[in-house]
Amino acid sequence: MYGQIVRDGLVNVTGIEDLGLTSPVLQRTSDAFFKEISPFLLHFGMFVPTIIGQCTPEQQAKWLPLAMDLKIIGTYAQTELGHGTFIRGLETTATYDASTEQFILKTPKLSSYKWWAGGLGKTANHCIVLAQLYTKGVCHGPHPFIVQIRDTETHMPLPGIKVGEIGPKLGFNTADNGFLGFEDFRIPRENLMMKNAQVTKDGTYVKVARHGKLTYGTMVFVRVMLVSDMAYCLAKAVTIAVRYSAVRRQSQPKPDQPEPQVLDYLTQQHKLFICISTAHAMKLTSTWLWNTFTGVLADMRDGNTDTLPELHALSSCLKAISTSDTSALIEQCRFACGGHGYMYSSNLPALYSFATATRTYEGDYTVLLLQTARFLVKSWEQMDEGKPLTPTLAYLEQSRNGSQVSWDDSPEGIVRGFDAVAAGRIGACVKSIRKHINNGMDYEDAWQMTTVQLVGAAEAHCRAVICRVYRDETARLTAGCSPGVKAVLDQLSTLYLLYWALERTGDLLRFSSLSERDIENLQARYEALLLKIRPNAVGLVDAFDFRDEVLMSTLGSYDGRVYERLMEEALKTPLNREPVSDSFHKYIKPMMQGKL
Ligand SMILES: CCCCCCCCCCCCCC(=O)SCCNC(=O)CCNC(=O)[C@H](O)C(C)(C)COP(=O)(O)OP(=O)(O)OC[C@H]1O[C@@H](n2cnc3c(N)ncnc32)[C@H](O)[C@@H]1OP(=O)(O)O
Ligand SMILES: Cc1cc2nc3c(=O)[nH]c(=O)nc-3n(C[C@H](O)[C@H](O)[C@H](O)COP(=O)(O)OP(=O)(O)OC[C@H]3O[C@@H](n4cnc5c(N)ncnc54)[C@H](O)[C@@H]3O)c2cc1C
Repeated sequence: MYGQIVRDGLVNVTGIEDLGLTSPVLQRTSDAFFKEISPFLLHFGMFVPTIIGQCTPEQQAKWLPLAMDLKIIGTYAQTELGHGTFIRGLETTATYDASTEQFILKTPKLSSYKWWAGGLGKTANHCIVLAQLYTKGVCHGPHPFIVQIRDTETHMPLPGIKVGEIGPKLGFNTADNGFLGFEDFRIPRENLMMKNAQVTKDGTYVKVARHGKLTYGTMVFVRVMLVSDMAYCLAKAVTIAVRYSAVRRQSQPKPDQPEPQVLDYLTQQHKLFICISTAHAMKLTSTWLWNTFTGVLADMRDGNTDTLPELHALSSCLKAISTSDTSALIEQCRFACGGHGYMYSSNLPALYSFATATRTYEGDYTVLLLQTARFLVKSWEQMDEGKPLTPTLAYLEQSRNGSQVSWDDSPEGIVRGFDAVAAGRIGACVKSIRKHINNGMDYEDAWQMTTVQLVGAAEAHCRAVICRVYRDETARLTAGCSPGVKAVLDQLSTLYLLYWALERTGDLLRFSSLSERDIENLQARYEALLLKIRPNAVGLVDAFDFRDEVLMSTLGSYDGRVYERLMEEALKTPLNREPVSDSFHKYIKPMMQGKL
C-alpha cells in the first residue's frame, strides 16, 4: 500500500511539475491519483510555504530550489504527543551553543516527541521543527528550524534521531504521519529560519518582526487554503450523492405509479441542495478570504501589521466553520445514499474521513472560534471607546442603540438579520463577562465562564460573513450572466439564506422582530425553492465538472451505471479470488465437526 501510494505520488508530482501546472489543476489531477492523501502533501502544503514565509532571502536561495526540485523531501513537525493546540507549551528545545555555533535539539520527555507530521514516518528526509529557542539561558518561545532527519542517500535516520510511523487512523492512512524524537541532535545556527528572528554567532537573540505571531504565518496560510479545499471536497460529495439520487428508484408513494427517483423526495432535496449551495458559498468566500489574505501580506511587506488581527480572526472562524459544515454535509451526502453510501467504492467514506480530520488539524474547531471571539470582544470594547471598527464588524454599530432589528425576509433583510444575531450574541458575551467580573471573578475566569457563549458568537459572526459575501459575490458575478443562469444561482444563494434562517430561528426571535408567522413563511418559501431547484439539480453538480477519474466513485460516475460498477468493484475484492476461503478448511469446518 505505502509503496503504491509513493509511486502514485511521485508520478503525480513530477508529472505535473514537468507540465508546470498551477495549483487548481494540481488539486484536480492529484485527486485522480489518490482516494486519500499523498505522503507528499505536507512537502508542498507546508514545508515549501514555511521556507517562503519564515526564511531570509539567503536561506530561501539555499533551500527553496532543493525543495522545489524534490532534492529534499520535507514536512512540518510542530505538534507533539503532549501538545497540539497550545504552541507556547511545546516541549522540544533548541539550545544555542556559541562555542560550536550550533543548536542542540532535544525532546526531553515522551510527551515532547513530535507526533502527527504528514510524511514524517517513512517519506521525509527533512522537516520544519517548531522548538523552544534558548540562548544565553533565556527562552524566546517557539521558533522554526529546518532539520535534516534522514541521510539523503541511504534514507537511514541520522544519529540522534528517532523517527517512525504513528499507525492506523480513521482516515489519512496513506499520509504517512510520523513521530520524531531528538537526542542531543546538533544543527548549524543557520538552520534557524531567520526572517522574523535571528541568533548571532555569539548567541545574541535579535527580534526582527514587528508582530510576535508571524511564526504562526504558515498556519494562517493553510487555514485560508483549507476553506477552498472544503468547497472542492463538498462539491465532489454532492456530485456523487445527487447523481446517485437521480439513478436510484425506491418505494411507491402512489400505488399505481412506478418507484420514483429518490431525488424527487422533498426530504432528499432538503439533504442535498444545501450541499450544492454550501459548496458555492464556501468557494466564493474562500476567494474573498484569499484576496483579504494577499492584501494583508502586502500591508505587512510595507511594515504595517494593523490588518493582521482581523485576518487571524477571519481565517480562524472560516476554517472552523467550513471544515465543520463540510464534515457534517458530506456525512449527510452519505446518509442520502443509503447502504451504498457506506461502500468504500462510493468514495464518500474517504471524503468524509478527509473532511472530518480538517476540523481538527491546522487548529481545532473550538480553539479557533475562541480566537475569533477574542477579536470580537476586543472590537466591541473598542466600539464602546468610540474607536473605529474593521470592515467585517461594521454591523456592530447597529447594535449600539440596542434597538431590535425589524425582520424583513428579502435576501438582504435576512443577511441583516444574521448581522443582528451576531451583534446580539457578542453583546451578550460582553455582558456575561462583565457580570462575572462584577461578581468578583478575575478576567480569565470570567472569560472561561463565558466560552460556550463565545463559541456561539464566533459561529454567528462567521455565518453572517458567509451570508453577506455569498450574496454580494453572487450578485456581482451573475450581473453579466444570462437570465437563466442568474436565476438558478440566485436560487442557490437564497436557499442558503432560508436554510440557515430556519436553522437559527431561536436567535432571530431573540435579536430581531421575527414572528411565528414569519417562520411559517420562511418554511413555505424554502420548500417551494427546493422544488424549483430540482429540475436543475443534476445539471448543477455536472457543472462542478469532475471527471470520473477524480470522483473515483461507483455511485457518482457520469454514465450512471451504478449497479454494474458496484458489482465490478465487489468482484475485485481479494476474498472473491477463490470460491472457498482457506479459513473454511482451517477453522469453520473443524468447528462444524466439533474438532475445535
Ligand atoms: C497547495 C497548498 C495546499 C494547502 C493545503 C495543505 C494542507 C496540509 C495538510 C495540513 C495537515 C495539518 C498540519 C497541522 O496540523 S500543523 C499544526 C497546526 N496546529 C495548530 O493550528 C495549533 C493551533 N494553536 C494555535 O494556533 C495557537 O496556539 C493559538 C492561536 C490557539 C494560541 O496561540 P498563543 O497562545 O500563542 O496566543 P494567544 O491565544 O495567547 O493570543 C495572543 C495574541 O496573538 C494573536 N494570535 C494568535 N495566533 C495568531 C496568528 N496565527 N496570527 C496572528 N495573530 C495571532 C491573538 O489574536 C492574540 O492577539 P491579542 O488578542 O493579544 O491582540
Ligand atoms: C489527520 C491529521 C494530520 C495532522 N498533521 C499534522 C502535521 O502535519 N503537522 C503537525 O504539526 N500537526 C499535525 N496534526 C496535529 C493537529 O494540528 C493537532 O491535532 C491539532 O492542532 C489539535 O491539537 P491536539 O491534537 O493537541 O488537541 P487538543 O488541543 O489537545 O484538543 C483536545 C480537546 O481540548 C480542547 N481544547 C484545547 N485547548 C482548549 C482551550 N484553550 N479552550 C477550550 N478547549 C480547548 C479542544 O477543543 C479539544 O476538544 C495533524 C492532526 C491530524 C488529525
